[in-house]
Amino acid sequence: MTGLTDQNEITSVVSTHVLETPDFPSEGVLFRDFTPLFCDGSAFARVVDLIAEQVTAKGGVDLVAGIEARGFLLCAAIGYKLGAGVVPIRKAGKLPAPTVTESYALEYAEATIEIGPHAVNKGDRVLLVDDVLATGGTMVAAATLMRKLGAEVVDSWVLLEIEALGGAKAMQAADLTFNTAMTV
Ligand SMILES: O=P(O)(O)OC[C@H]1O[C@H](OP(=O)(O)OP(=O)(O)O)[C@H](O)[C@@H]1O
Ligand SMILES: Nc1ncnc2[nH]cnc12
Repeated sequence: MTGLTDQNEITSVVSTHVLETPDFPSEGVLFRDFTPLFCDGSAFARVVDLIAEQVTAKGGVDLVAGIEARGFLLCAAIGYKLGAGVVPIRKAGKLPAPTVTESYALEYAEATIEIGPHAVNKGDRVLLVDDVLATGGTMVAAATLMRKLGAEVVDSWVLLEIEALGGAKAMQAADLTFNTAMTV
């Protein structure tokens, strides 16, 4: 991989470790699954290291928040690499009360996410991470949860953006920035 810029290297590794399955979970959806990346130890470590370097170069964060379920894998690894805390944002019904809750629509379903009120502190600088940005509903809902608790969402990272589904516009409308390994 010598000679590639860091961003090109992230794109190259991520784009060669994605599995595409048509008509899952419903007809017309091309489902992108990053199990091949997570299963390849050196590829996964390289992507995590390069993302963490970019986060550090922009000033670092206190916490990395990931969204259930696929966001958890990235969140834990990036948080560990940064020496930051990790916040699991759960799907509805997994946490005891009290919780802070947000509902949203995505490409193929509707969902509700929640966190406990003690997961973040006022003023914490938070990075949001997930595998895919599609409509942006999940990321914006996650940011809303963080903001309700007084945390500052300083940036976000995904492995893949599905441009046609409008996630970038939704992020911009919510005053959120994001980085992606690849856009389709
Ligand atoms: O930008 P959006 O339209 O909100 O879509 C992106 C979300 O969709 C997928 O999660 P999903 O809800 O399928 O859950 P999973 O990770 O548990 O499979 C993906 O992991 C993102 O979280
Ligand atoms: N096409 C897709 N593949 C994987 N995750 C998604 N989340 C929303 N749309 C998706």
